[in-house]
Amino acid sequence: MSEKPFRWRTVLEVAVISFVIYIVLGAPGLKSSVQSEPSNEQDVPIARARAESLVYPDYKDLQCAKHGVEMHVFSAEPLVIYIDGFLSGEEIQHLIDISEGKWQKSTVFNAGVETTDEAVRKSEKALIPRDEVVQCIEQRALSIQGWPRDTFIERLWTQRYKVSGHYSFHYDWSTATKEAMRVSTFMVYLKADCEGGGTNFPRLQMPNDPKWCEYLECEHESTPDGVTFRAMPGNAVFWMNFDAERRGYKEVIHAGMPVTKGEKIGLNVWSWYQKGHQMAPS
Ligand SMILES: O=C(O)CCC(=O)C(=O)O
Ligand SMILES: [Fe+2]
Repeated sequence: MSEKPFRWRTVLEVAVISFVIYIVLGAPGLKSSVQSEPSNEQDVPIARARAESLVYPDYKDLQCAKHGVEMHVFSAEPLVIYIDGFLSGEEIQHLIDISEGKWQKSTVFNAGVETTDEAVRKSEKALIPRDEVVQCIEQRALSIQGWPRDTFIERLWTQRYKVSGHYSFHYDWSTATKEAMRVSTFMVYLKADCEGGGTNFPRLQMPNDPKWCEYLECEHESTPDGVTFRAMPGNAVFWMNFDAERRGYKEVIHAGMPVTKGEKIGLNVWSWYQKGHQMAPS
């Protein structure tokens, strides 16, 4: 009886077939060591209107002068920070100038539908073009927050209130999902040639130190509950909208108090978390 000769080809064939099966099964055992970062790998499809509203300053060409601010932590949880000097006088004037001719009635969202309702929000808003000054402001807002992952700036809007203009109590957040949420707000003041027009947070507590009276309305009898930040040109109130479990903070309910005389102009800088989103090249 003759023995079958040892065939190297068969060994090779078995090895190749095994390797193919291994790959088809998703390379078990290999995954954890070579898994890529969870985000920024693929563009996650999102609504077109949302995608168009999200921006990220173009760092390659952007030359922003260094800009110092003075920060005062108002509350650690939720994080609320008062920022003195968020904008320079020239930036303020520029933002007001480029809003000209763009003012339109402010809107609110009612069950997902955009409408106007002056009982809730009476003001005008302007979508401002993203020139270099504006992009440097976007960049400043990201830099203050430490450039968080997958976080973009929503296109900036200025907002103008005339006498009786106001924005009644609301949250800037709506429901968060695992993929998307309005993480934070900078409420920036550009012009405050007015009476009234502060931003009231009825669930925040008046701090003890009278130093805060530089920024807050401290005349207790005449002011509403909580704290009211005075509209002061160039300054901003920054707050986070969600806790670590993605629950919107109830404490950050706020209102733009009625302007009783003159005119107030503000700027909304909202940051939006959009997991895995990539900006279309501009
Ligand atoms: O104008 C203000 O003081 C507040 C405005 C505001 O809350 C908003 O635009 O979301
Ligand atoms: Fe708001």
